[in-house]
Amino acid sequence: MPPETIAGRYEVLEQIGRGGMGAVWLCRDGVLGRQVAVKQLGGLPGETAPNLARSLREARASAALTHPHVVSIYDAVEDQDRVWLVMEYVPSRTLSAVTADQGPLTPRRAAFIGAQIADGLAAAHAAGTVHRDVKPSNVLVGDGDLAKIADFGIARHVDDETLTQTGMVTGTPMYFSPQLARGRTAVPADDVWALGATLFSVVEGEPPWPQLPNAIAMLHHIAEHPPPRPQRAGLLGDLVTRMLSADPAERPDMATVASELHVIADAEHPGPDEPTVAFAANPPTVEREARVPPPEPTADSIPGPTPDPTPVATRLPPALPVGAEPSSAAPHPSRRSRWLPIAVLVGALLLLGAVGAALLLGGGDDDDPATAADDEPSASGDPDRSPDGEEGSGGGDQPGSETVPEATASGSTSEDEPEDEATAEPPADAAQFVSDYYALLPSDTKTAWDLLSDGMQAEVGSYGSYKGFWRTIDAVSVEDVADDGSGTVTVELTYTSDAGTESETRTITVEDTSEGTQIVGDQVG
Ligand SMILES: Nc1ncnc2c1ncn2[C@@H]1O[C@H](COP(=O)(O)OP(=O)(O)OP(=O)(O)O)[C@@H](O)[C@H]1O
Repeated sequence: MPPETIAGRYEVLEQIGRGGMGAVWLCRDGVLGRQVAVKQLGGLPGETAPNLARSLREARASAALTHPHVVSIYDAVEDQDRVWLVMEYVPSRTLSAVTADQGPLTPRRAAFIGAQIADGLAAAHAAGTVHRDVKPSNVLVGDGDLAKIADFGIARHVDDETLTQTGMVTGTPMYFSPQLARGRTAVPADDVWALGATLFSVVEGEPPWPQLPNAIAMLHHIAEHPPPRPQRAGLLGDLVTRMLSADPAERPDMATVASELHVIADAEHPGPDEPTVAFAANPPTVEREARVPPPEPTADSIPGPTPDPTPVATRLPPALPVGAEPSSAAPHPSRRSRWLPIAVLVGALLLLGAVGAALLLGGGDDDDPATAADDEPSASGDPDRSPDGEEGSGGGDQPGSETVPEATASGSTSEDEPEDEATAEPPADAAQFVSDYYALLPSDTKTAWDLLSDGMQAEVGSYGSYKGFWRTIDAVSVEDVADDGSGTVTVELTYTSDAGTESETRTITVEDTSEGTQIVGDQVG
């Protein structure tokens, strides 16, 4: 039991919780007259001087941070041979408690919470501090999903050699990166991994790894096994996968993570003019105001089957309108490097009214062995195949410049594209072809993929991406389709997904090429 008053100043009101190092108490600061959370450190059976010293370092490292999404440390006092850490009191539940109670979070809600935590961690990294124990139980979630990262208990300053020399194994193995699991010194990329694993856990409903009986087995498992690809992460999936890259150099830095998470979260709640709010209790000096959260989801809205309120527009990677972002359609050295600009573009494309990508990027991962090799259809497709299995027929004029395939117009360097253009003719019934194409989707992505020209396939990036995108769609229906006679088809589509239904108009260019009838261009509107 704690004393009635700690260090003659903090009147103990009640126990808030208990963690690995001791209990946390709600106290009243008799001097400043505010509520504080006081965490008991030390005094546990087997407590040693290094632990106590570590506690003090926790206070020092954490106190250096003042950020709206980092729990502020006010003081570290000694009383009764123990160290008491005096913190900002955050009326909250931990993220692990939230998911235990409500089930997995929707990707958007996870992004909203994760973006705040990433903001706080990015500030910590900029100040030279690595948290090293990011996990759902260290994320405090208050009203309106306003979140703060707590417990810099094992944070260390990157220059703090004394801590490095202790060789103490601290932290929670479940969220350790492979490098930490192998005993390497903690770096900011380890926090990126841990936040990625945290996001994985909250959207999937379980952590990436099975809980193994002891820490050593857990560390060994993490060091040896790549994490599975998240299945329920939606638009969050690619970012989480990059955060969980085995090579720390391939992980985005925390500031990038934060900005991508904000894009995903804010897509539902855009608006630079939105008002800001602060935490109700003892808001610290803010460097960046907490953003207005999305409406508190009801209990019904939390589990997966319930529609995510995120509109399809925010979940489906839109097609890039010609000229909207020339660089994004240029040849890509690697798939990973493309994702950041694409994610950042989502918000801008929303403003353009782009809704879903019938053909372009999706949540799949061509690096994912599950989507490679045996799944990969032929790169160029069956030259004789059309959606209904019939050979395409030709006839008519070359398409005009307004129907130049997007890939070509925006700089695709696909070697096969010129050949397509040289032999291209508008098909007899382009409208029927487009209808038949969408009739294949989302179930038969292999056949549909083969109906895209090489240039279009290059635009998409990989069959894995294409398939990944269509995996997020339950149904697509063609409401209206019109053919201008020269291979340009305007089609009105309605997508159904977890997010509900969303409609858009696309202009699709179809040609009879040497490869057969193919879709060679696609744009929204
Ligand atoms: N500043 C705070 N304001 C409000 N509640 C808090 C605060 N800090 C911690 N808590 C509550 O106290 C509980 C215990 O926190 P603590 O940090 O000791 O545990 P933990 O992070 O679960 O464990 P570990 O010490 O192993 O990391 C938390 O689960 C949380 O509910």
